[in-house]
Amino acid sequence: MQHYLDELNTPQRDAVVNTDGPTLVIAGAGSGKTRVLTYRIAHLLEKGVRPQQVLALTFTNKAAREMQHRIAAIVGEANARNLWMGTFHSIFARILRIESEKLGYPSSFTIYDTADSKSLIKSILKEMKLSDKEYKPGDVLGRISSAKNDLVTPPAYARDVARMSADQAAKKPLVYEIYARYMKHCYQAKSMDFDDLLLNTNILFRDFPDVLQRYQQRFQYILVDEYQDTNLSQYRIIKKLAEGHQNICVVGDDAQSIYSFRGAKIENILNFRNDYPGYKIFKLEQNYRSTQTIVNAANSIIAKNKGQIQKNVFSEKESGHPIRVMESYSDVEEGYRVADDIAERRREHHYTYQDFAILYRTNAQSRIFEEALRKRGFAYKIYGGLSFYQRKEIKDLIAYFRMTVNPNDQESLKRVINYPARGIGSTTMDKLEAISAQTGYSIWQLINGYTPEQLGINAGTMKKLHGFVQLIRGFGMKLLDSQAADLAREIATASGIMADLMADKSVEGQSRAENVEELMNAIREFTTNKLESGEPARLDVFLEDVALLTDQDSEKPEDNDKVTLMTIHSAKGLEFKNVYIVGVEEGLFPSQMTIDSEQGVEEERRLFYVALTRAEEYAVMSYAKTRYKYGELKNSTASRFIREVDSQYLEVLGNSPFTSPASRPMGIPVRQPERPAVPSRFKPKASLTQRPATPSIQFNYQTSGGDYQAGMLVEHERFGRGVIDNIEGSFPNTKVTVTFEHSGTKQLLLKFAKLKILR
Ligand SMILES: Nc1ncnc2c1ncn2[C@@H]1O[C@H](COP(=O)(O)OP(=O)(O)OP(=O)(O)O)[C@@H](O)[C@H]1O
Ligand SMILES: [Mg+2]
Repeated sequence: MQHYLDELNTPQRDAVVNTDGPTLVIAGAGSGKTRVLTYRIAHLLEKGVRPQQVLALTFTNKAAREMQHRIAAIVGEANARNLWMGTFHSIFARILRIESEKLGYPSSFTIYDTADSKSLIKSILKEMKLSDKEYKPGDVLGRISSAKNDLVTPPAYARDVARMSADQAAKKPLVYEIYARYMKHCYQAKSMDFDDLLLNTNILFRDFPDVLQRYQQRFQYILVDEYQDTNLSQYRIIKKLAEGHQNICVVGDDAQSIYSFRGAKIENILNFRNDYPGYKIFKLEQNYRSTQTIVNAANSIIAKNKGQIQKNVFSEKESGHPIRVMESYSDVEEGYRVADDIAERRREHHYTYQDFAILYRTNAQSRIFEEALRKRGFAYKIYGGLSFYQRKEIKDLIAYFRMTVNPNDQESLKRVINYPARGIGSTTMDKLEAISAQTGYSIWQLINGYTPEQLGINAGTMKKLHGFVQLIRGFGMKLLDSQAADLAREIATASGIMADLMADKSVEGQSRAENVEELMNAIREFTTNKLESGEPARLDVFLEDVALLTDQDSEKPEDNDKVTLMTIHSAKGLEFKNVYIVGVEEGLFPSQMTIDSEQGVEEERRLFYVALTRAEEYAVMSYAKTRYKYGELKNSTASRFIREVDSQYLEVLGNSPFTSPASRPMGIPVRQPERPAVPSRFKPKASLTQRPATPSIQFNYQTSGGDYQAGMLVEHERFGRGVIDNIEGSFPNTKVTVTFEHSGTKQLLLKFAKLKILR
């Protein structure tokens, strides 16, 4: 086997082997920053650092999983397993669950998602008799979130002149009061929102120096990917943890800083040198991802930004296909043309679906592409937007799960106390909510600890409330001893949700029931996975995974060979052979809201740079001349960003049947398409080469371990084919280590793994 250090170029290797002291790796897209981070961790482990001592923070859970696979392939599964690796939110949620009591929380606290937060803000508005027209919940939540990410607590908010006058100017002088109540309600409900996970970690480390010290000592090495997009809250946590040993390595690219609207501070990366005067810096210049054309084109546009660190980026790959500029008559046509182009590239270059990504500025743009891909029968997956876990029926069932874990979770209680209907009306709930707000007790505590007279509720209603309490208690008692899949199924049935969905025979009703079945499948899958790897398979562990999903995390592991549809923001760090950047129009990209400020446009330009640098071989910039916006058909024009790319790298297609060459943007010569133009919607459906189906053979599963031997080729239901590296332990606890072709090395419990012996 090739030594892992040989898979790096010289500057990359330097950045990997110099493991101690503050380290900054700053480099352009595709130059191997993430690879350096990954190999550096592997190198630390090879040098004898224990995995528990390494803290690695990534932008998504998926990125963490991929790193883990790679590291496991180098140092072995067992060694890689106990790394503290994940997103800021998931790592610090884990620490908060351990330390929660210090902050007055139980370790079973709920993590609120955006919908929960908005619903809580709505009840606070009601409580304060404010209108949600004036105080739009989304907007208020944005202000609260930004305060939290800047580490501004409610009392500090009231003293913060800039914030208060901004609220005043926006005619929202009471935001600080809503914020204070919001915090109080979350505390009562034993819940934290996403921003609280970071804010509370800061509070924990500030108020409990002994706790901080413990983690400072535990994490001897700290590594952060995508450092340019950290906010103040994240920055402070890292700074505190690294204070003693200063073994901190951050990698990033200031040209890819795209989250300022969420409080990210580009200064964090720029100030690294001041924070850690003894730092070492490594610059990586060779891009291994993209063709020369793509790298040069991306360089030519990002050079238009004034504020940036000078960097060289070059590629030694082939010069490659020019970047296509695709003009469509309408947004609908744009959808079909992109789908056609995908079909053509699949046919001519034998790409598979997963080699394609369609990237857009806003989630709303996805619908048109979905439709076009669906009509062609192309497999696709969408990230973000209204995801599976935001559907009503799924949220309802999850609310039961959440109450099972934490019955004080008020947003969940309000959601399902009368669903399915139990005769608990809104008058009762309003009453209980008001008392809860006054007394500081959660509704759950009120029902449990007070008489109907004290609450002003009649005996009949109280009985119904108690019925609900009994139901949830019954689930709660089973939590610790049941597997997630079994308990979830029981909850779906005993709560009455299943029956309610089955009773609805409409198409929508059917599809809701199917979604719930799909959730059950996901939980079954989770349970099997956990059992196989010998980890707890409880429902609360499943909930934690769901609560921490980011927009970029695929929800279903079997989502492999599909065209990816996502916003450019979520595409950060990823790569695809073919990339379509769509809706590249003035007012959409750059977005209308940013056009008036130079800073705003510079951030959009960085976003464009991120989009273009996702492509390995082929990139398309597409725009439509008309588009529906807010229900009205509007004319649109090509984005300035198309003009800003050095035209020598472009190929402008003139095959829209509806547009004349005279309307071509920026006078770039029009190349003729390779095939005669036919309006896409009139084309016959392409005959796609189907891959031959693998013949299905029946195998006997062996579980005793006796029939397996190291070196055997085996097949696993989900991980695919692999070779057995090692077998240890005796029946029934036999463990096998298998290196899979596409899923990395895994250690599995033989009795659950159901490995087919192929050879
Ligand atoms: N020395 C190398 N040899 C071969 N391939 C490499 C090398 N370094 C990086 N790569 C490959 O180049 C691609 C880009 O690397 P990576 O994702 O680590 O870059 P990055 O700097 O993190 O990019 P981004 O800025 O987009 O996050 C990956 O496919 C990676 O495997
Ligand atoms: Mg990266």
